[in-house]
Amino acid sequence: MNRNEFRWLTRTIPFLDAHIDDPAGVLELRARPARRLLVWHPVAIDWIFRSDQRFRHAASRTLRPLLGEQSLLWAEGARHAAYRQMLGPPLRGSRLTAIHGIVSDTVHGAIDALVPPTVVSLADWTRTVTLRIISRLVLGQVDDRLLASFTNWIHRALGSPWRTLAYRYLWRGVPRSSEELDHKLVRCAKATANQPATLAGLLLAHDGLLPGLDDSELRDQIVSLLFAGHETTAAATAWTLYWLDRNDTVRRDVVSELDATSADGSDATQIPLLHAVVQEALRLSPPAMLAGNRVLTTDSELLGLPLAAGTILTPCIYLTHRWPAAFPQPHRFDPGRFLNTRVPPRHYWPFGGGTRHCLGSQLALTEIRMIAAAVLRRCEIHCVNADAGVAQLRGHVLAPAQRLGMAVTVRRP
Ligand code: HEM
Repeated sequence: MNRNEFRWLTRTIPFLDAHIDDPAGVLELRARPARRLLVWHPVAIDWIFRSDQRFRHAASRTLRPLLGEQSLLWAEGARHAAYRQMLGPPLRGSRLTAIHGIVSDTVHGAIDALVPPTVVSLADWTRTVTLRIISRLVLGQVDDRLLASFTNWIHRALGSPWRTLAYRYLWRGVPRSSEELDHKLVRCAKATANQPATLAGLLLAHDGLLPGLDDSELRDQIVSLLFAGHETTAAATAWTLYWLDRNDTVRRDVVSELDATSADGSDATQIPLLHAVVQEALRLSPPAMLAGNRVLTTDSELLGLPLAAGTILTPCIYLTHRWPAAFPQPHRFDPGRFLNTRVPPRHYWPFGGGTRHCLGSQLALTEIRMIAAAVLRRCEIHCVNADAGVAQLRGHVLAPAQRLGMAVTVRRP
């Protein structure tokens, strides 16, 4: 392991911050056994996503044992295309409207349970809400105890960066889910076989698009959807509330915007400032710091650098979002960057790109706005421990640390 790789693994965020002003935008993390480059130069990132058909999409070493060998996150070819063809349409456009009721019921139920004065962990609270939402979309009604087992397992695997490293390098990889949990998830999925409105129901009614889909592959997709569909969205929602707490003038302007309308946040055009706040939070604190690894299948050249087949390219969203020429004073929280202006092309990729572009991006944006709007309307909140260095990595997800508290002093009906 070379010095870069060691610092990358042990001090990831300071290591990245030290490279913000590096104009090369490419850095070798490892030379052997396979060369691995971290890439954030906007031209290079744009090239990677545009040429996505030419890459293999390698599984993350941390996530593979969790999500399973057959996860759609690293499926390739026709199988991958079939998953996207089935799961994409219900998660975008006008079909998302059917989901607004689920988001609204879930977030208002969670707010009703906050009895002031109280302090909850902001990150845990948003994880609970977003897991409930995605589990209803994937599986229909799900028992809270099943969700608690799922959460406990993910927390054991990813809740402490040092423990996750120890699992990866000293033990046999992060722990898989128990057979009992897998069995219950698959049973729940099969119980929705006649409900094509759920994502599990859609997969089971696959009309021949997924020949040979067995229980083990079904388990991998259910776990992948529950995981990808809540960890990142929870972090983004928590970051949105955190950045508003740190910027009182913006928070007051957002509350005034909400006071002037009865919009629930689902339509971005009705609450442009809140939408810009969410976009800026996703820029400054991108929950997915990295897009998926891309492996070159042929010799190529990138920014004049010759690259052999087999080289792994890891697009670094965190650093691209801090490219100073596109985002002056990149550490500053400034939603004005996204108000009445075009998002700088090539520089803004919170949901990755190319053939692997996030399947749930529209759902996520809708959820974050709706949850933030409901909290800001119904509660007076402030963050506790907000100065104590809040960013933490859970696997690859940049989330606020668990100790960042959300104090709720007032809750309106
Ligand atoms: C703020 C929230 C979210 C963020 C920041 C995010 C980010 C990402 C990123 C960066 C990727 C990899 C793209 C690439 O490698 O180019 C991805 C993939 C994916 N995301 Fe999300 N995501 C979010 C929410 C969701 C939600 C709500 C779902 C719900 C279904 C979801 C499902 C997926 C799936 C299935 C993939 C794999 C797509 C493929 O490989 O074809 N994500 N996401």
